[in-house]
Parts: sequence; structure tokens; C-alpha cells
Amino acid sequence: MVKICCIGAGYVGGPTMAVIALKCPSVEVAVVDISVPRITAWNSDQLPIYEPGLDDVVKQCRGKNLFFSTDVEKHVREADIVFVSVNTPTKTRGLGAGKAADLTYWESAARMIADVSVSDKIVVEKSTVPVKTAEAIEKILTHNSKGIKFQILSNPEFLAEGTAIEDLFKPDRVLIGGRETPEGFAAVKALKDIYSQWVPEERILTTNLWSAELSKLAANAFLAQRISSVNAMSALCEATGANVTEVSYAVGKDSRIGPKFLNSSVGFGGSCFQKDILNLVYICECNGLPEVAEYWKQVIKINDYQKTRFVNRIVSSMFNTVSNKKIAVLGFAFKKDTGDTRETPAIDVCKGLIGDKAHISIYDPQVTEEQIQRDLTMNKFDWDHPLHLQPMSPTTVKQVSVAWDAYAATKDAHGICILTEWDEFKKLDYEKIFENMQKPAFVFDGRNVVDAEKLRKIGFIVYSIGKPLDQWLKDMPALA
Ligand SMILES: NC(=O)c1ccc[n+]([C@@H]2O[C@H](COP(=O)([O-])OP(=O)(O)OC[C@H]3O[C@@H](n4cnc5c(N)ncnc54)[C@H](O)[C@@H]3O)[C@@H](O)[C@H]2O)c1
Ligand SMILES: O=c1ccn([C@@H]2O[C@H](COP(=O)(O)OP(=O)(O)O[C@H]3O[C@H](CO)[C@@H](O)[C@H](O)[C@H]3O)[C@@H](O)[C@H]2O)c(=O)[nH]1
Repeated sequence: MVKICCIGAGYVGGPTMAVIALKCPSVEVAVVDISVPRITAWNSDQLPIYEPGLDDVVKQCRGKNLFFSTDVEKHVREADIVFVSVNTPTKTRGLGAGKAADLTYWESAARMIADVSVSDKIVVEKSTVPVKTAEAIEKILTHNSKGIKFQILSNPEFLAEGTAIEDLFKPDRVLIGGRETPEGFAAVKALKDIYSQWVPEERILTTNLWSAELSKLAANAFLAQRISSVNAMSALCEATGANVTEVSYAVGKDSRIGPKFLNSSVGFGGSCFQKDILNLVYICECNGLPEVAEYWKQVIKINDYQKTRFVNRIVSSMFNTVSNKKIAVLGFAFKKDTGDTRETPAIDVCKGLIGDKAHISIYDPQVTEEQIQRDLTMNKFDWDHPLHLQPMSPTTVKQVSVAWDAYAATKDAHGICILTEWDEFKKLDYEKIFENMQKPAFVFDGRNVVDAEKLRKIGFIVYSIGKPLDQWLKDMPALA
């Protein structure tokens, strides 16, 4: 029986391994982590992450061929294939601070694999890593290998949160990079044999190691670039009276461009896009390519601009001050169908409003008050470390309260900001909400989820990102 061990039971390690266990009943899969609460949660009915369909997959395999454990060394020692899916945060200090990937967790996992192994192993990079990481890992693994042979593969993960199970069941592609040697080819084949249990042959791509590592950073950069492109257009739409939804529909109809990932928003968030582009920028700079670095940096600059622009629009529309006004924030997660708040645009928008002395009442169906307070007090990039190593927030932000539903959040509010596209925000009773708000009542829709015309008929002043502006908003221009 092939034994797989995955180091890191997070958003990637948990779901990917659960799906491998489900699709390959003859493979034994152990997911290990240094975080005791995480593993306890994986072994309970309350899984540590919210992901549609995940509970069902875990229930079907846990205890049969899927195990969650904190006994990292034992499972690594016994495994034939070791996936490494640990954190790769952005460095906050020293060389490359603010851009380069911090490979501390990766390095410590690699050293531990080298120390405890007593048989040959395939070691798979599942985390997103800089190009050429495999070379460094190889050096660590073989430095003191006691004659044990290690083959390194790059198998980056392309799942998106909220649709992780769907993406894993039917991936657009599985990418496997390996050394171009007989041993390397054999290792690639061994991993391919696992995926080919459910992924069609033509969707399993094999490349050299460096192409696989770089393709992951490139794919995220291209996706984020589409969003920054449409968001840049949204500013121009507002200035000219064009409608960004119509523009992106017309643009996306070109089969060379395609319709996906062209939704204008308050900005992209999530644990990957910004981090991976910063990493790409750093790699370009290190390789003497400042023009290429500058090109990709612009994707992040537009994303920051979009968030600032949104806050400025709110403040300028409300007579240039939100001081002591109640602003209801609907949605805090970085996208719908997840409770994940890593790099959510809601953090920057809330901080911007708090900076202007607003009182904020937040409602998100999946995010806890504790998480929101942590996010609003944590330093940039601190979120991307194992939970027990993150600094505890010593203070809470007093201007922020968290409500149980959208009606409580919006009661007596002067304005509403919609920051996550949860379906339930489309179906709220906006007449009731309007009655309970201060007047004039504003809605700032950062996701274009509400029917703006319907809300205007009720009496709201509505700002929809990238859409023609109300007369009110035209009269109160926002400076970005
Ligand atoms: N979240 C996503 O959607 C996504 C998608 C594709 C790729 N990635 C990449 O995958 C990697 C993991 O991301 P994630 O979102 O799962 O992170 P995560 O923080 O949810 O999970 C990482 C886990 O690794 C554990 N860990 C860290 N060092 C360890 C060690 N030495 N031994 C055992 N466990 C250790 C942590 O405790 C944590 O539970 C990152 O490189 C990320 O960029 C993430
Ligand atoms: O048209 C769009 C599409 C997305 N977003 C925003 O972009 C962010 C990222 O969304 P998405 O890509 O769907 O979620 P992630 O889970 O961050 O997934 C991305 O990052 C993962 C981690 O690397 C990759 O594996 C995935 O392929 C890649 O889509 C979110 O804030 C979305 O709201 C938009 O604003 N407009």
C-alpha cells in the first residue's frame, strides 16, 4: 500500500489530501501538523476550515485511509511520498523584507524529513515557492542523507477557496515538475499514477522543475492582473458614465480574452495573489529584470488604489466626514463561501473608515468577532504564520462591533458597505433596512451585488463600483 504523508493541515493540505484519500482507496494518507488545535479540529465534527463539500469528503474517508495527526515524524518516516504544504509567508525583516518568501517553515520541514527518514522518498512541493526552491531543498535533503535517495517534485496547487472540492474533483490541470533524469521521470510517474485515478490523462501536465514552480506564480499573476485591469477600467467607467459590467461583458465575449475573472470589485484579497506577486517581483529584481518587476508591481498598486478609492468615495459622499457615523459593513471574508479573511480588502476598507473616526458594525455569515478583531490589529503579513506563532492581539478596536445579522448591523446606520458577495446580501429586505437607517441612507456596493435601481426607488443613495454615478455622488467627487 502506498503511504502518503502531508506536512501542513491547512487550506491546501486538508482538502487536497482528503480528495486523494477519497479517490484512491488503496492509498493511506496521513495529514500532519505542528498545530494541536488544527489537528483536533480535523478529527472533530467542526473542521478547522469552512469549504462547501469538504465535510462530506472527510466523513467518507477519515479513520479508513485518511488520518490527521500531530505525530509528524512517525508519519513522515513511514511515508513513500511526502507532500509539504506549509506556510510560505512574505518576509517582514531582513533581505527582501516586504517581498521575498520566507522559507523558514519549508526549511525546517525539509531538515526534519532528512533527519527522520530511513527509506527513499519522493518529496513534493505543494506550497507555493519561489523558482529554484527545489534546488535548495535538494541540498538540505541530501546533505546528510545517510544514503537515502530523495526525489523532489513540484506539484503546485491551483484550487480556489470556496470551490476547493469542485476544483480538486475536476481540475483544469494538474502540474507535476521533476528532474529530467531516469529517477526524476520515475518519481513524476509515481505521482501521476495517483492523480490519474480520477484526473484525465490530458489534464496532467509534466514539465521540468523550474517551469512548474514558475507556472504557479505566473498563473496567479495573470489572474490578479485581469482583476486589476477591470478595476482600473471601473475608475474610468465612473468618470465617463460607462458601465463596467457592460464593458467587461463586451470585452470577455472575445474568445481570446474569455469571460471569467472580469468582475470589478473593491479589490482582490486572499492569501495568495498579493503574496505571490510580491514574490515574483522580488525574483525579477534578483534576476536583474527591474522593468519586469515594475510591470507586475503595478497589479498590486492598482489593487491598493481601488481600496483607497472606495474609502474616499464613502467619506466624500457623506459630506466629507464619517466621524462618529455608524457604517454597516456587510461581508468581511475575502470572497463568498469561505470564512477566510487573509488579506481581505475589508481590512483596508475598515481601517480607512476607522482612520476617519467612523463606528463600524460588521456582519459576515462565516467570520467570528475574534477573527475580525485580530485582523484589524495584526501587523501586515503576520497572518501567514502557524496559528500558535502569531502574536496575540493585546487590544481590541473599540470603534468596531460585530453583529449577528445584516439587520442588526444596519440598524441606525448612516451607510452600508458591501464588501463580500455573499448571496444572502442580494435577498435582504432593503425596505425594512431603509426604514431603520439614518437619512440620507447610503449603500456603497463594492461587489455589485444589489439591484441599484430598486434600492434607489426605496430612497437609498447608491454607489455601485464602476457604474454610472448618482447625481449626489457626481456633486461630491472623491479624490483618490
Ligand atoms: N490557500 C490557498 O487557497 C492556496 C492555494 C494554493 C497554494 N497555496 C499555498 O499553499 C501553502 C499552504 O497554504 P495554506 O493556505 O494551506 O496555509 P495554512 O496556513 O492554512 O496551512 C499551513 C499549515 O502548515 C503548518 N505548518 C507550518 N510549519 C510546519 C511544520 N514545520 N511541520 C508541520 N506543520 C507545519 C501550519 O501549522 C499550518 O496549519 C502556501 O505556500 C500557500 O501559498 C495556498
Ligand atoms: O473577477 C473577479 C474574480 C475574483 N475577484 C477577487 O479575487 C480574490 C481571489 O479570488 P479567487 O482567485 O477566486 O480565490 P483564491 O482562493 O484566492 O484563489 C486564487 O489563489 C489560489 C492560491 O494560490 C490559486 O490556487 C487559485 O487558482 C486562485 O484563483 C477574491 O478577493 C475575489 O473576490 C475579483 O475581485 N474579481
